[in-house]
Amino acid sequence: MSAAPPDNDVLWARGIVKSHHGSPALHGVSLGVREGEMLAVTGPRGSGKSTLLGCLSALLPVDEGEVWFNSSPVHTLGRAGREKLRRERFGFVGSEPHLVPELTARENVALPLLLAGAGHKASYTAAGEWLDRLDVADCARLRPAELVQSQRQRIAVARALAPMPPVVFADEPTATLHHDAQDQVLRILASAARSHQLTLVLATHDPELARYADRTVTLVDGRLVPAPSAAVPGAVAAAPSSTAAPAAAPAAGMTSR
Ligand SMILES: Nc1ncnc2c1ncn2[C@@H]1O[C@H](COP(=O)(O)OP(=O)(O)OP(=O)(O)O)[C@@H](O)[C@H]1O
Repeated sequence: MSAAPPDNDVLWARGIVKSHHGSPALHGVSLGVREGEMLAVTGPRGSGKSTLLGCLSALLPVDEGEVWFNSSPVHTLGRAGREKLRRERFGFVGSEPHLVPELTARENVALPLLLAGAGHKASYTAAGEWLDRLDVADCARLRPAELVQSQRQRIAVARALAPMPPVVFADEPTATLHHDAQDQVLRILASAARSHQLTLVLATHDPELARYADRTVTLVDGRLVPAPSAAVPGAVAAAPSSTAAPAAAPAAGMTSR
């Protein structure tokens, strides 16, 4: 019935429909995300960004449509399959850091590595390196309550990136930070993802923050809409050649490229 997703799309979705308790949130969203790409999903509050990230990241089952990860279907997985996929292949950064309060920053970052079966020394070494990359190495021995919010959020970013998941989903990762810290955290998140060839899907209601992405798609009322004709000023990275075309409004059943 459906065509297979393109080989070079790490994530691919077609015609996602999703409601929350009968209230529609997505009305047939189709898009693809290339390996190593940083895609920003923008749109006003309530437009469906979190729901779309939830469907792409296997947190939420879709009501209709298809989601594929690395050419394997996600939409046919049951709860246990989706949880395993999330645990083993995806990283997450939300607007709140949700660190374990009893653990130090370094222990928080090492935790997912230890849970995945990595050795103690390797986990702590990697955690220290990620704290360094995120510019919070001096917080390594401190607990979350001893840190300010932007430090905690950078530690949450380090924790998400340390296991080097193929795809990282970041849902309003800077929402609780002041303007300067927002910029700094997103810049670090983007450059760390780029330098490690991680695919990053970022939801933000702030088009200014989307400038860090290679490509932006915009949701309005649960539908993707055409990209504005003018380029976002201050773009810091060119789109990869394969995704250089601006995101167009997908017709039903078409990808957004
Ligand atoms: N758990 C839920 N129960 C009921 N309705 C929900 C739920 N989650 C989201 N919605 C509704 O679905 C629609 C899309 O919400 P969603 O959170 O995906 O949008 P968003 O663009 O991420 O918004 P925000 O920026 O405010 O987080 C909204 O109308 C929202 O009220």
